[in-house]
Parts: sequence; structure tokens; C-alpha cells
Amino acid sequence: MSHTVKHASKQRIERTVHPVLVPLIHNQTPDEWLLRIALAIAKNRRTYVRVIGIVPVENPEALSEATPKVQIARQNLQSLAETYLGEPIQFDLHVRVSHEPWRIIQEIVIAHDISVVVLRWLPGHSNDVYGAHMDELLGLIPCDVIAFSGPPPQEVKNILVPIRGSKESALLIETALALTEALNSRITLLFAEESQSEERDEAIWQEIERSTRGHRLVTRRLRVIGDVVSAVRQIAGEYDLIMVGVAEQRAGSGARRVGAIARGITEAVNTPIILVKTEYRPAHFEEVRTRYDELELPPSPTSVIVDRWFAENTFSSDEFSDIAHLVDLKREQGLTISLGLPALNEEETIGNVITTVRDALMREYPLLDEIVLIDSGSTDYTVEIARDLGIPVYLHSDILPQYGTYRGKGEGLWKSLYVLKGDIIAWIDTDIVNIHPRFVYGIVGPLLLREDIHYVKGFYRRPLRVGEKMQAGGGGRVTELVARPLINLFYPELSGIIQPLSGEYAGRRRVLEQLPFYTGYGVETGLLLSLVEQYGLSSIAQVDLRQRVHHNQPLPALSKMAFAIIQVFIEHLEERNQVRLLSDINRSMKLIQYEGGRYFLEELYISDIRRPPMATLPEYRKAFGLNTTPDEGDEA
Ligand SMILES: O=c1ccn([C@@H]2O[C@H](COP(=O)(O)OP(=O)(O)O[C@H]3O[C@H](CO)[C@@H](O)[C@H](O)[C@H]3O)[C@@H](O)[C@H]2O)c(=O)[nH]1
Ligand SMILES: O=C(O)[C@H](O)COP(=O)(O)O
Repeated sequence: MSHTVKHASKQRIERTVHPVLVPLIHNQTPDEWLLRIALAIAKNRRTYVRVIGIVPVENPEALSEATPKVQIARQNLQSLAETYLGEPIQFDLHVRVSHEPWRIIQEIVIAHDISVVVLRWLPGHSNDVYGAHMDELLGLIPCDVIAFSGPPPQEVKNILVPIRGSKESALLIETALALTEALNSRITLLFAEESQSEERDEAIWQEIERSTRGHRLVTRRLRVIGDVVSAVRQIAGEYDLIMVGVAEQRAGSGARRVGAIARGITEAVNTPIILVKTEYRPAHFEEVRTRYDELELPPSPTSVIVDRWFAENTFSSDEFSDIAHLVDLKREQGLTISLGLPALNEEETIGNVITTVRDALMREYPLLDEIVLIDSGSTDYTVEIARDLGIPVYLHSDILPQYGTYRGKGEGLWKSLYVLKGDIIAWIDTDIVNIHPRFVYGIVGPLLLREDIHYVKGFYRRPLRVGEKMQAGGGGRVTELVARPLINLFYPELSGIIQPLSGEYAGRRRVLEQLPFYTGYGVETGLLLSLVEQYGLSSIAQVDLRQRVHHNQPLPALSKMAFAIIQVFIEHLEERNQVRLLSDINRSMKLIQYEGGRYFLEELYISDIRRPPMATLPEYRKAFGLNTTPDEGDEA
């Protein structure tokens, strides 16, 4: 799958031709140079360049600690993408973290049928940015490799290409010609032979002459007696760039190594060097590929999966503050975005929520295509305020009345899928006191940036109001005392989600319509559990919305919320383990009340009903143009 933000090229690209991969290692590479080399090859081969970002993490540091670096790397990649508009380059904005970046490169080479990888080589250095030394790396990457070493050249007029007729020669000549064409430079071919008498050498020289004869970019052909490293050392000063084949040697257990000539040249001169290694393609090449394909890596422990997810899928809302850019992304992808506002008696805050979001994200920038209030039966002025502001209002009991109606926020959200029109649906709570447009653009941003993300949750620091005082970080009582402990116990893959109960989230309609919705406060929990079960952790992302201040409910109300959330966990566990744990008796809760110096018990019936996925309703399928009989996959 591609996670493309800018597939900028208007040029025709032969999709069947294997792309060129540039893995940019955070803070390590002269990016522009690698891209120039890759582009020259890609254009020559009528294919495109795929750029990925990798943040290497040193063992034993946890991958999650790289989260801020990933955010910076993602921004760098986006800025780079801007400068390559119109070029055949695909920037993959899923920046990876790894203790062993070579594994990521290997996986992508296989998954995207990459033909050439262009990367950075730091010879003599502990080349651990890839988690493997160059010698190992060449054997681990199952395709051609072009490695750039030395300082990036300022200007390239003359390129020196020592050539020996090894199996690297074809790629070497191809790369040299492509680059020379792109840089408007000239090539000198250098052929060094040990002694003049070798018949084989004569044949190679003839072949070099024949294959490059008449080529306007090859302006000199030098034939010298002696060892090539000394020959290169003598004339290197006249050249801006040297290109050499690594002429791998097979060593011991079949490992590949950078050959002595390539190594000798890199050690002998300070000139920038490009090393070229041709994939070892014996007759049984396909077999080699299959071996890589079947590579069985030990499964990562859940804590590593969570750590990686946390680093790769945690965003900052600041990454999306350029709203004009988000609008561009939305248009490029032909998407529409709806904002649903669930409300029950929010007259104090609803007006400010609507105007703040509408002014910034509809009037100033057309990010949102509609804002709709979904009311749960407010008895205050919530509905009037929204109507006065010109916002469409639906009473949730009036939507799909043939399916009956339940109380609760989740019921409102489920039914809102039927009235909202967008491809992306965002919901935010309407009791937010410190509302800011980032509460919306933050949750929408990752969906516009990465196709592989289907659902984005907001998170924030949560102060708690105690009397007139605000206690920093004391909020989220149900989150911390119920939801997160249960997640860690039973759904540890979700344990990196900072605010599982947050009311600010956005998802793709085609995914949301496949999920069951709980009718009350269990809705957020139910959506997360279903998402991870049906679409996997990697479909979820989270975004930092900084701080959220809302109306804190009293403890008894939170007790009921906690009860509903625990029910959702149990129902999912029942299904997962094929056991029955809940009966009707478990649906009531005795709340302890204390009034006038006495205690008494209040019995409450609390049960979130599970609504089926919207896509199973014929009315919905008709309204949204889905085929009339639900597919098997549409069932809950
Ligand atoms: O029947 C209802 C009840 C509430 N709401 C609205 O839903 C939002 C959140 O309700 P609130 O009572 O403020 O919930 P919190 O105490 O803030 O609970 C947190 O945890 C809940 C359980 O996960 C989430 O539903 C909330 O969004 C999240 O803010 C507000 O805009 C309400 O007006 C409705 O639309 N219908
Ligand atoms: O998310 C939660 O835990 C509940 O909404 C309670 O939040 P509060 O403790 O900030 O009021």
C-alpha cells in the first residue's frame, strides 16, 4: 500500500517497472544528492522514485522515545516533497522507526518490487545507521544498490569511471550515463590492466570501447598498466566524482563483501564516490527472491509492536497547522469532510465551538464541507443557538426512526453516519471550554497524510476542576482508573493510546460504516476494540491536541460511565473467548447515595446497546450507493 502525499509527477510512469528506493535515514544523509542520483536512474528506466524516512534507534533505547524525531522527519520529508513537485517521486510519509533499519529497507524492497536502492555509505565509520555494516547490507538487500560516499559534490563536470568488465559494469555504465545526462557532465572511462599481455583484458577493453563508442558523454577512455587503485589515486584530483562497481566477493558462508578495489579507492581518495552493486542474480534468482519473501522473522513481542506504533503513529496537531496545505491534500484525493457535533444540553459552550471551528475551517479555509449538530434531546438552548448560527440540526431520535431510539451519545454518533455526507467523518465534544480549530484539523490531518490510517484519536493533558481550582493533570478519571487498566489487561496492543475515551476523533466512512456502535458512553471503547480486531493497530493513529478543558462530571455520573465501559470490554471478551459472562442481572448498578445524613441505594439499569454496523442497514446502503445486499464482510 502507498502512503502517498505527493505523487507529484504529471509524467507517464510505467507502473510495471520496478521503482527506485531512497531510504532517508534521519539526520544522516545528504538527501538531495541521493534523490538526484535516484531520479536520474528512475527517469532512465521510465519508473519512479519511492522515498521513505527511517529514524534509527539505538538499542536498548525504546522505539517510542523516537516519537519527536519521527515528527521532525515527517515534516522534513514533506518539505522535501514540496521541492520535488512535478518530479516522478513518491514520498511515503509513514516514517519508520527501527533498531535495525536494514530490515525496513529489505521489507520495502520486497513489498514494492524495488529494483535499485540508493543509499548513503559512510566507509570506515561504524556504519551502524542501518544496523548492519555495508558488507552485510549488500547481501541483505535483494536488489541492485547504489551507495553514495564522501562529501556531496558542489558541481559535477567530470566523472571518473574505473571499469573492469565485471558483472557490475552494466549497472555502472547505466548509472554513469544517466547521471551524466542529468548533471550535464562528462565521463572518463579508466581501464587498468595488470600487464599488457592478458588476452582477457584485451577482450574487455574491446567490449568497453564497443559499448561506449560514439557516446557523446564519454569523452575519454584511458587504458593504463598497473593497479587500478593507484591509477585512480593519481588522477582523482581532476574529477568531481568517481563511480565504481563494488565487484562483490563471496566470502565464507556466502556473505557478500565490498570488493578490494572499491574499498581501496574509497580509502585512497577524498573525492565523492558512488558505488554500484548489482544484485547477485544467478539462474535461480526467483528462488532467492522467494527465500527473502518467506523470510520468517520471529514475531515481535506486543510491547515492541506498541512502541513502534506509538513512535510512528503519534502526531502533533502542529504538523497540520498549515490548513491551506490540508485543503490541497483533501482536493488532490477528492475527499469531502464532515464534522458532527454531538450535544446534550451544551448551551454554555456550543455557540463558541461552532463559531470557532466554522470561521477557521469553513469560512477562511474550506477544509470542512459541513458542520452538523446531532442533538440527544437537549432541554436548554443548545438547539436554538446552533440554528441561529445557521448550522443544520438533527434530533437523533428523528434519524432512522424505524430502528427505534436509545438515549446516549453513541446512539447520536451512529445515526449521524446516516445524515453526514463526508468521506471523512470527524466528531468533537461540544462541552470543550478551550476550543481551538486544532481540535478538528488535528484529527483530520493524519487521514489526509496517510492512506493506511483509518481512524485518529485526539489526546491531551487534562486538568480537573475541583471547586474553583484547576488541578493540572488530574482529569480523565475514568480513563486512568478503568479504561487504561482494562486495555492493558486485555487489549495490550492498544496500551499506547493516551486518551482512549477522548471525544475528539475522525475516521474514514468506509471503515466507520463497518463497525458496531454502542449507544452510550461505551461508544469510544467499542470503536477502538472493534477497530483493532477488524483493521489492526496500524489503522489507528493519535494526535496531540495539547490541552482540553471541559465540564467535569461528578463522581456518581462517572461511576455509571465506568460501568458501561466495563460492559463493553466484557462483551468483546465474551466474543473473543466464546464464553458468556454477562446476564441481565449484571446490567444494573446500585449507586450509593448520601443525603440528609443518611445513605441509601439507588438502582440504575445501565446498558449500552450494540448497534450493528451502518453498512448492514438497507436504507443506508441505498443512500450511500452500496450494493443492495450486504457483503459478507459487512457483517459485524
Ligand atoms: O446523551 C448524550 C450525552 C452526551 N452527549 C454529548 O457527548 C459529549 C461528551 O459527553 P460528556 O458527558 O461531556 O462526556 P465526558 O464526561 O466528557 O466523557 C468522556 O468519556 C466519554 C466516554 O468515553 C466520551 O463519550 C466523551 O466524549 C469523553 O469526553 C458532549 O458533547 C455531550 O453533550 C450527547 O451528545 N448525548
Ligand atoms: O475521560 C474520562 O476519564 C472522563 O471523561 C472523566 O474525565 P474527568 O476526570 O476529566 O472529568
